Amino acid sequence: MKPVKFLASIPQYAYSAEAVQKNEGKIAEQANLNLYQLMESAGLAAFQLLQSQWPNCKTFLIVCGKGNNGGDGFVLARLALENGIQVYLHSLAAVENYQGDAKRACEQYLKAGGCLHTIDEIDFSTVDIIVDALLGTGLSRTVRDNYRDVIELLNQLEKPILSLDVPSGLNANTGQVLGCAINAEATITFVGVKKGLLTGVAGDHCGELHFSGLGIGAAFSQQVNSTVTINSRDSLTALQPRRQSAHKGDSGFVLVVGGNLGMPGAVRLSAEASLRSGAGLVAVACHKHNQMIVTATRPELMLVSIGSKNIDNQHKVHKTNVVVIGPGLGTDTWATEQFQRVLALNKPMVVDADGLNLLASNPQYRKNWVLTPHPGEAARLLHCTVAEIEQDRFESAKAIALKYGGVCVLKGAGTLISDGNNVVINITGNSGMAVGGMGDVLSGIIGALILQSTNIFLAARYAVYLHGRAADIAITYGQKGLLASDLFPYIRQLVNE
Ligand SMILES: NC(=O)C1=CN([C@@H]2O[C@H](COP(=O)(O)OP(=O)(O)OC[C@H]3O[C@@H](n4cnc5c(N)ncnc54)[C@H](O)[C@@H]3O)[C@@H](O)[C@H]2O)[C@H](O)CC1
Ligand SMILES: [K+]
Repeated sequence: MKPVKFLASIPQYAYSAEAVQKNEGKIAEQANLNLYQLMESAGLAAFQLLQSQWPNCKTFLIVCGKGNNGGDGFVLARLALENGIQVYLHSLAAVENYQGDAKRACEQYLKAGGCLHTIDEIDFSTVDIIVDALLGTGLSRTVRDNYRDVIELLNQLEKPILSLDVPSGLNANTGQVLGCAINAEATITFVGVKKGLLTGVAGDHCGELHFSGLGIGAAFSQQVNSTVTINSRDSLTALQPRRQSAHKGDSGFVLVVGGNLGMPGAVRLSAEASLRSGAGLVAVACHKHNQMIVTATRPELMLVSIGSKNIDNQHKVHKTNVVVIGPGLGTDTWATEQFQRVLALNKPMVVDADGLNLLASNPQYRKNWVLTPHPGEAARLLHCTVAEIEQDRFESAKAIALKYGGVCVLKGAGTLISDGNNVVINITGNSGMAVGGMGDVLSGIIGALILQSTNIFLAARYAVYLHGRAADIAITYGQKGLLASDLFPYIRQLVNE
């Protein structure tokens, strides 16, 4: 699943389709614009994008649905005709069935000399680019029949597709595919970025995401509240700097608990990630058979045993500021014992991997923890299926935070960070991260950033941003073969920015 990549600047908020549809008219009116003028601006913005990104395309195939998304398509078609472009226009509605703004756009296109084409009249070999103006925010049910046939036809033509507002067939609120959806090379969305375009499988359908406010974007984002924020470097407050006079204890102490028998690697990765992210001291509590492996490969790590009677050991555990539990923890008796002991410490925590599986079978509610499930672990936490989690990732992330407290980081393309009310969408990262150890590294980064942030929600947001950004820098030579530990040098670079 490709995460979505913006080409231009990243807007601060994302919106539901309803919020855009409900408010765009009112905001337009304040600017002395009506909805038809917005539609004209949408068609123009899309045409200008085509001219800038695909300047050599001389034959467009524009496919229009029966609503205002189709109306955007008719405006674009007219502008293309007026600029000497060869236009095929296939409409899924008869001209007489168009209404309102879409009807007007259709009439303007026909008046400019345009005509409608049946599928058989189109010479696909001459088509340079396809414009998907079938369905936008009005999608309300599974795509069937002629819409499905056309979407499947367009997808198999092996031609670049530009989707207007939303790749047709994609639910603009959840990013889920309703039956089938266009696989676009790029999508240009209007007025407000729809939140469903930024998470889950949406990235596979949107391609590169462009945004045009149609001249009312700034007013829209100022006046229309959203509880969905798009994570970006400038939307993050700075991490607390390390004081010049600091000594190792000042920069915070992270304890990473995991590394059960036969699983030394995960806890090792998590612990080093904490060091690389600015923790002053990091200790590991792992199975005794793994202690040598962990410290031999990273001597800067300390070893502790939770529950040991040794005074020095107890002192170290007591001094811990944040605990990360889960990497390579397992779910056997030893693991359960470590989990119970960590809960008893009552410190800010990051619960990952098997820590989440133990939590799912022994639910607790805390305010001072960050849970970091992937969709499978999220399904166990909510006792549902993965499909149900992915059905609406926003609601799933909120539900976990509401049920267990604290912050939920729901991983996947377009990782979501929620405190039960607000949701932050992360858009850094790439599919090269779908390899073992990446989650362990993230858990360690979060642990270290909790030490450097004013609250755990900010720490989680920043850590997810930084983790993905480090991976984006690390794939200079391509996504294949990316290792979790490849991120370390870039984590260090970014955490000092
Ligand atoms: N003038 C404006 O309001 C502007 C709107 N913009 C564009 O308009 C669309 C939203 O238009 P709307 O008419 O509400 O719906 P759609 O065109 O997205 O859908 C058309 C129509 O299709 C029917 N429908 C729903 N689901 C299905 C389905 N699965 N299969 C077949 N048909 C379906 C339903 O009746 C819909 O009404 C927005 O996305 C923008 O592209 C402009 O951008 C700004 C001005
Ligand atoms: K569309």
